[in-house]
Amino acid sequence: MTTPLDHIRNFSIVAHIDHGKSTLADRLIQLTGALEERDMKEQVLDSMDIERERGITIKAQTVRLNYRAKNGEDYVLNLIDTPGHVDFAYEVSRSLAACEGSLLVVDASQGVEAQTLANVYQAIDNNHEIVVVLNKVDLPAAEPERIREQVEEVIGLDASNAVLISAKTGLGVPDVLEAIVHQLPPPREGDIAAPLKAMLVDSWYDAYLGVIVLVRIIDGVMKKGQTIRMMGTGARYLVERTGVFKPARVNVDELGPGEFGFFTGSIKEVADTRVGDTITEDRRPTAKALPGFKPAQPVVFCGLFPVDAADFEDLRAAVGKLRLNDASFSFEMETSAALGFGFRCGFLGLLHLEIIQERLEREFNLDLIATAPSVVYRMNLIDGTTKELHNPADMPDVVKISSIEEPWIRATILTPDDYLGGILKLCQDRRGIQADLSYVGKRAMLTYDLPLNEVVFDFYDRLKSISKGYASFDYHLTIYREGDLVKMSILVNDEPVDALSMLVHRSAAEKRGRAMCEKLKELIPQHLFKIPIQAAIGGRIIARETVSALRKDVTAKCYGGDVTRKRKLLDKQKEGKKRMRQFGKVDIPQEAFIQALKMGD
Ligand SMILES: Nc1nc2c(ncn2[C@@H]2O[C@H](COP(=O)(O)OP(=O)(O)OP(=O)(O)O)[C@@H](O)[C@H]2O)c(=O)[nH]1
Repeated sequence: MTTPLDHIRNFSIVAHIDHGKSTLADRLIQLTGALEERDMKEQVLDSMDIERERGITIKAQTVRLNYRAKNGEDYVLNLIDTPGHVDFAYEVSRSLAACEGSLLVVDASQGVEAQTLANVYQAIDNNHEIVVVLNKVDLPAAEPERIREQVEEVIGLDASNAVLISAKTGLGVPDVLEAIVHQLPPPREGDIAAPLKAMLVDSWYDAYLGVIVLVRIIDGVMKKGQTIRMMGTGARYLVERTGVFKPARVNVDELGPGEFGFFTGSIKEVADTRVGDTITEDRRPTAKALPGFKPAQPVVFCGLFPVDAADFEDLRAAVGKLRLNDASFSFEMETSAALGFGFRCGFLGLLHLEIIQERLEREFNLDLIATAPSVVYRMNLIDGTTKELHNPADMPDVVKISSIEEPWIRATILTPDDYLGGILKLCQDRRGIQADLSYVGKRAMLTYDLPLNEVVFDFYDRLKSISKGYASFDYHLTIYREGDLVKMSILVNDEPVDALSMLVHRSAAEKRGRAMCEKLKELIPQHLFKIPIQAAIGGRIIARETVSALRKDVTAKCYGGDVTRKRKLLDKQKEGKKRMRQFGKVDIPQEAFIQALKMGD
């Protein structure tokens, strides 16, 4: 039996990171009895270990809650979880497009932050009705009345009906359920007799069931035995199972209009399922597909190499496995003279990069070296063609290039006034162009246009340290602009080290080059000869350091007397050598690459 439309509410929770979205979701699940108390792990929606440890939500998920309202009616509430971090803005947008309302959670002790704004504007763009929820009222620092006014002033939402809660203690949470039923609209359309029309919201790989596809049904019914067609790709599949998440997976006979659920059907790869695609019945297709989504594009690339070259095949298997579940992560093989065989990988942003790297190291037990993150540049060549550049090592000969364009972002930063000076300087140093400065209470709200390549290094870390953690940050990509960019190479003993080359703005090249050389000087051990370390643009050297030659024989201090001691010392040196990369005549320890690549400025 499908649920009548007016007894369905589909909603998501939008919030700034740490304002309590997952905690509230847990409470809602608990209150509606979807989970037995003993099964209730903290933050059940964050299913992956890393998510739980870092306290961030990555994969959008959905949970069906059965709720008997105070009016005695039974409702089906579908909670669509959305990630809160900037890198996953795309997942937020597709989840929002599939539902009609949002709970806007704002921490009543902190107020509106950068991601509150970014996420709520997306919800408004999707025509959502919005219930304002002021959370953490149990905290002594909570000022719900002031924050209520702030929401009205800054966002322009009516917050007179705002629900005051503590997701932690449970205070006020039942009122949230009533607000969902009475303030959020049911699905706006849905004809059970019409041909099947469903939106593909998400998909992931499950070891037992294969690819699981999350759908929102618009019209018609989806059930086992149907042959469905993906309208974008044209692929056909037999539906083998339909079900819902409560949050445990439960099979149901059919999914009807307005409902969220999943289906499985011998789909081999997540890549075969395009998020935003329209699913219909092959025999009786719907006349018109839903407006499509644009697929998420990787914006940051870096090389990942195994520290031990023997682990390459393991790395290949691991990236392949991760890709099964994350279509926004891309990779292709790369060889580096310095680092050997590895993969050039594409990510949605820096956090995504960090998460993938950490999963490879932890879940697959791999030791990796990541090269400096790089954005996607556009090379306009003299012959009139344009090339995308994902790897500075592939840069065409400068005489063939007429211009280089780089991606820019629009950043919104909210910060207590005290740190404004430092943040303005940081943005200015990173070639930022100020677009706006206004105030939200005592906090400054800054809008800046910045080149993404200045942000991928350590902008976020620097922002957090300048503001002692108080500034919040959000961004979206805007346009490509021409920039005076040059490729900086690093030479060790006159040989270029490919893994250390990068594109930089001409004005910043010298400073970066000098810092890189100084760092490498500390990291490269002395040899029996002098080692020059240089940074160069084309043939021009812009910075130079020298590692002086080693004079003493390391075994000399053993006085030749104790042979075993001498042997031990030599063995130890051999052991250390294994973790070195030979580069020309120079051995560079792995650690030097890792440290040098970590360095932002
Ligand atoms: N005192 C208090 N702490 C709360 C309350 N709600 C959540 N917290 C705490 O705030 C922190 C962040 O809560 P989460 O629910 O993980 O926040 P989130 O918005 O889901 O964060 P992301 O999933 O990372 O976007 C946790 O340490 C919670 O225990 C509340 O009502 N009162």
